[in-house]
Amino acid sequence: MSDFELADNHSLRSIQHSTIDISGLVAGYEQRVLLRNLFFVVPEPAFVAIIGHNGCGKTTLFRALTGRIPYQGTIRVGGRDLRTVARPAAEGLLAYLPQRTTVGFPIAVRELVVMGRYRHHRFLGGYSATDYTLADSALQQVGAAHLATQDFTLLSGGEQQLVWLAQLSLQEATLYLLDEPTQQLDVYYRRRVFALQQQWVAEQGKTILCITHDLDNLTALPPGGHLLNLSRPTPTLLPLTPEVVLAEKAYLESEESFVKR
Ligand SMILES: Nc1ncnc2c1ncn2[C@@H]1O[C@H](COP(=O)(O)OP(=O)(O)OP(=O)(O)O)[C@@H](O)[C@H]1O
Repeated sequence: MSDFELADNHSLRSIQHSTIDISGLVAGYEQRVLLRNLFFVVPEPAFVAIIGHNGCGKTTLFRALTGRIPYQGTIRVGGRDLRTVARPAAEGLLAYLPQRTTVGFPIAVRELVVMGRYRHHRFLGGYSATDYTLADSALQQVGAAHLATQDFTLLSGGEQQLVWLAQLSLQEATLYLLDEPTQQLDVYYRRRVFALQQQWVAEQGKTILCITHDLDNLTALPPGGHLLNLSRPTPTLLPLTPEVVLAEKAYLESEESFVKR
């Protein structure tokens, strides 16, 4: 069976291909290359923490993955070359939680969360009772069930972040991109959101790339994940163990790493 035939068959594709395969990726902005020949493969569903100094190119990597900036090299998600996919989110390849997202009109939290089911939404039809049950359960999972009927625009930054996470969890995608998901959260919710991501990987087979500066919480995660430090001259995928996190933290704190930027 050819790759093309596999690409047309979702179930075969998810069994046979790496979740993400990046090869020779070069990306950045005019006059400034931030990602220089990046290679990494995540063969099976996993949690990948992406770390590095401010401005080293972490969000830029997500911009390349979501087709927002041009790049050289190849990015495959679920075996499909992203250049050949016009709408990766609509086709269930990517789900993306940016660093900042605003909503300019009043909307009940539950109505915003249920939109995570948009790929199952019937044209001109409303969301079903099942969709709303899933939305309620997603809110419950992130610890935000009590916010369901409130106006999203009146919530605190941290509460809004929990709501976005609930919405994201309803999107059935091959790859999830989370840009600093714990940024505005208190210590309790930060730990909880990392635990939740581990649960998504272990129980739902999601693959997550998570940009974070929250290295303390990374040391407490169970084995099986990966770490990518984009401040290294040649970033490679490392096993996410407490020892590796501490070594990479020491590197990021060093003058040596700073002058190499
Ligand atoms: N549109 C743009 N044009 C030119 N330079 C840009 C553009 N967007 C971002 N940059 C620059 O690229 C660099 C990398 O930005 P990026 O957002 O990828 O950093 P980051 O690693 O995610 O940082 P942080 O941890 O602070 O979020 C920054 O110095 C930024 O100023």
